[in-house]
Amino acid sequence: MSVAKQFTGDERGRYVRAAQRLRLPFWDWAKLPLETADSFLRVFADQEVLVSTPTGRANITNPLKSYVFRPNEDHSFMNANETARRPNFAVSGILQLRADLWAALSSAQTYPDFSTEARLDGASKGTKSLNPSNLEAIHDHVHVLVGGHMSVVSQAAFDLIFWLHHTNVDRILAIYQAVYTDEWVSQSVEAASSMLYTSGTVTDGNTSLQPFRSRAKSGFWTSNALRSTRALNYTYEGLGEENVTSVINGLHTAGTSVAGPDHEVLGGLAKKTDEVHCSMLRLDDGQAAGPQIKLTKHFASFQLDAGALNGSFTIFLSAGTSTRPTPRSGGRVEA
Ligand SMILES: N[C@@H](CC1=CC(=O)C(=O)C=C1)C(=O)O
Repeated sequence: MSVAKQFTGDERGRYVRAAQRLRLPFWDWAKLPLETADSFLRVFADQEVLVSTPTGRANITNPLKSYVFRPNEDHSFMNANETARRPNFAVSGILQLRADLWAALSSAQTYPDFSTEARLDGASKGTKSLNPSNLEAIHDHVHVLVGGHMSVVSQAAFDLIFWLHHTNVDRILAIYQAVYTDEWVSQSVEAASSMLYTSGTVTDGNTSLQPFRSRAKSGFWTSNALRSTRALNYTYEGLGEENVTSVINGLHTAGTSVAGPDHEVLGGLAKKTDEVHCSMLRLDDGQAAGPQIKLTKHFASFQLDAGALNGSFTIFLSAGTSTRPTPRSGGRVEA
């Protein structure tokens, strides 16, 4: 806002209004980039960007490319003084994310199954069926695909791409909610210990989400208080549509077709609004607008300790001959 107010003439009003409406932008990693086949979007990769400043157009160092650590910040990871990523964001990864996301959104899962991979632990104890198409796992995959600082929990948020990624996760959750209006956080037992709860703690929609304080009496936000993004005064494009399933089918069909030119790769700003209408159709009620697609998915399930290697890892599984190089020891194995 302070920068917006430095503009003069007509531009001042325009930038002040924009600053008032500004919310975090999202990066829709499930859309194929239009501009280049096998790399990060230019907005993340270019060294410099041309921006309007109160004193005219100027090239500045691109803040979305990397974050330069300040002297008092611990940048011992990779011994780098700025954040780094893998050289490109492979199209094969995008296709996988796209298919997984579409499967997760269209498979009519309960909220706990859709939202977290912790339920997979429950499955091992015979309490729940196994469904690997969940948002947390898809989200993890993006962290690993981006690589570098983004693949390490304690470092990830230094890279600004983290915030655009997480806004997209928030948007996907909002899309799920718009379709599955009756589904929500239910009582569950924490599978693993975290900063706040030891494993075995029972949590539900009224559990406080520390450290996120709210002005309400409880002192902290709860899932129930945040059931609608309206509580925080924002929404996403398409969620006010009569039929949000057509939005899903339009954006994330299981096929491999490239998104049309009308699809912005870097999504629009989340809009500020006071009114959102969410009377949506279920994908499975036969009224969905999209084409009927029959999918066969093959799942391989592994049980392992996610913290075993003290960081992210990837398991490559190949049917037939692997086209992947053998992972180096100490290199990437996959998650
Ligand atoms: N599989 C990784 C992915 C990852 C998730 C994150 O949330 C993160 O911040 C960084 C990396 C992990 O859980 O360690």
